[in-house]
Amino acid sequence: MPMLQTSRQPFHVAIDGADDAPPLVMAHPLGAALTVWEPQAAELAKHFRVIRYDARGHGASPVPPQAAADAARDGVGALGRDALAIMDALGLTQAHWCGLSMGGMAGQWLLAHAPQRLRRVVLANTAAATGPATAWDERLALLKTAGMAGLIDGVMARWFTPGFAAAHPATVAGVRELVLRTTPEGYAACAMALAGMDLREAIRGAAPPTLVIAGSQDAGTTPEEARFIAGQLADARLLTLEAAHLSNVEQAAAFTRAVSDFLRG
Ligand SMILES: O=C(O)CC1=CCC(=O)O1
Repeated sequence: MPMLQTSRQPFHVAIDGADDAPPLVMAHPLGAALTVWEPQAAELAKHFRVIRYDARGHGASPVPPQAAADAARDGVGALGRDALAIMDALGLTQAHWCGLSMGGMAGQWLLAHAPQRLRRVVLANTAAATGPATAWDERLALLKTAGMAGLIDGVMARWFTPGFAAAHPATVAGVRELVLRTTPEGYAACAMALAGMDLREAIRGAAPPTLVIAGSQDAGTTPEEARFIAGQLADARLLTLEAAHLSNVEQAAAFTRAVSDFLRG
């Protein structure tokens, strides 16, 4: 899997599918990496040029030295501009977008600030606002004292329903390992960009056709927050899957089918 040089920093990317297929950029949640899309990548690559990337400080993408300054200046825009830099480096004037949680937040920033770069958009298990910055300060403080080990149980409890975790222990253990491999510096680089994010007004009326996916048991980014996003956009539909936060893993087949059907429109 190559490192892609961009105008902002190098990003680790995985590209599957035919070169001339419609491009689809996939953006993962905070603390994960591009491999979290494995349940979807092969199937979607039958129809799309699937471009998965590791966000700044995640997977094999480095933390840029200016991460804290970027977060202070641009907030989630830092992550949105990273995505535009990746598209620019690949020569993509437009692409489909599929983002989950943090990836959906970057997608909403793009809807608000660069809608002309988007074809169809999937926003899964995400919210238009991340709540008070103080909650993120607490998370960052715990990260500083206890590292990823201090966050992991809370993350796993939010990401999977107890029923799924009991029935699929190996899958959940794999995701747990993935999150534990994220460095505290990388996690903080993105968490700082999300702290206090509020795109509720900025996304109002955004035109690109959008599928909003909610998890019926997602306590972190709730079905109500998904309904709010769908209500703000000019052309959105809402799908609720029986899942907690990581609906692309917990309901892998239904998620893949919904994304593929929607993007092929
Ligand atoms: O940390 C969580 O579990 C919830 C979350 C917020 C942004 C993200 O990507 O995940």
